[in-house]
Amino acid sequence: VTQNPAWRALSSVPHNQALFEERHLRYISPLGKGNFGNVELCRYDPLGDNTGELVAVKRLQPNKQSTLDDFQKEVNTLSVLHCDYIVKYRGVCYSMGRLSMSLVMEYLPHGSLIGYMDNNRHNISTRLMLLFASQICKGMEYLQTLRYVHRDLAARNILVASDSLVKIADFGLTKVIPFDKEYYRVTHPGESPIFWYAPESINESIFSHKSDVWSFGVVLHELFSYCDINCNPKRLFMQEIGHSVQGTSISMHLANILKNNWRLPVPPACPPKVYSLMKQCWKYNFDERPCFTTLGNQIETIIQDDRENAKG
Ligand SMILES: C=CCCn1cc(-c2nc(Nc3ccc(C4CCNCC4)cc3)nc3[nH]ccc23)cn1
Repeated sequence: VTQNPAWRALSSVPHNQALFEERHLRYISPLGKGNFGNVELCRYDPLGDNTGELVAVKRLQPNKQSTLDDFQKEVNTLSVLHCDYIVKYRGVCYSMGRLSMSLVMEYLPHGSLIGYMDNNRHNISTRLMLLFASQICKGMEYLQTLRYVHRDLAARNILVASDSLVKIADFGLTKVIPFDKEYYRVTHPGESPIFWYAPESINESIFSHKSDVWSFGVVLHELFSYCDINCNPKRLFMQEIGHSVQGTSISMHLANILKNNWRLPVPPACPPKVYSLMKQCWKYNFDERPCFTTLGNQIETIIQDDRENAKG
């Protein structure tokens, strides 16, 4: 019953919705930019004595009406997700009557994976990167059980909760796959993160769990490149395409090199087994790519082998 549109419409009002009063939400500092809005650190302090808890608040970008509907969808999406590897929804805060709203989430102290990898690259082991990869995989496996496709899986949208836990964030582009199809076709591609896109997404705006798997492969590449700005996917693809190419023809050139089987190069010091995982995620035909369950099992096997080798 949970797949039929009527049930979904009914459930569009999030349950256990906590309401945060604007006047108690004290701004502290900026945290980052997401799809449809900026995220800021606030303290929700109803007692006014600084004992309130720190929360991450995503303010809807003002002006464009279309994003209010999209934003409401992002709030509805996050409010039904309950998984250790997905950032926790806390509630919403209405301001200006109900004209504007903000999404209140748990605050993750270490920020995005990109900053974390860049700052800690000298004490991040292969084992830890594999642990992070398996957590992202589990989060994606959970999303798939609810027929959600993330559509923007990238290291910039992974947050670090602790030295041994990462969570998937920013569900601004997430869509539900209709119950009678295995993919979602987007009408307005908007500003797309094409360097994380599967060929069918670039060419036909088709998104599925298997296009999320492609993006997961790119996240693996980012992880094992320590999210180094000098070898991030966009830079590596543009080097191959040629920086002289501009505008809309970038996606055409990108589609061509992928069609000709060019792929992101193996990151320095990346274990061969991990690079072959990436290559599986980047199979041109989506039905040849592994599912997240298979990927998760393969990562666990590599972790196990790594542990045994370490024992010598
Ligand atoms: C998902 C990516 C796009 C949108 N987005 C989400 C967030 C975000 N951030 C944090 N914590 C955080 C903690 C420290 C820092 C610092 C800042 C100063 N420089 C070093 C790093 C940055 C962020 N917790 C969160 N919970 C829910 C969302 C969320 C940020 N951007």
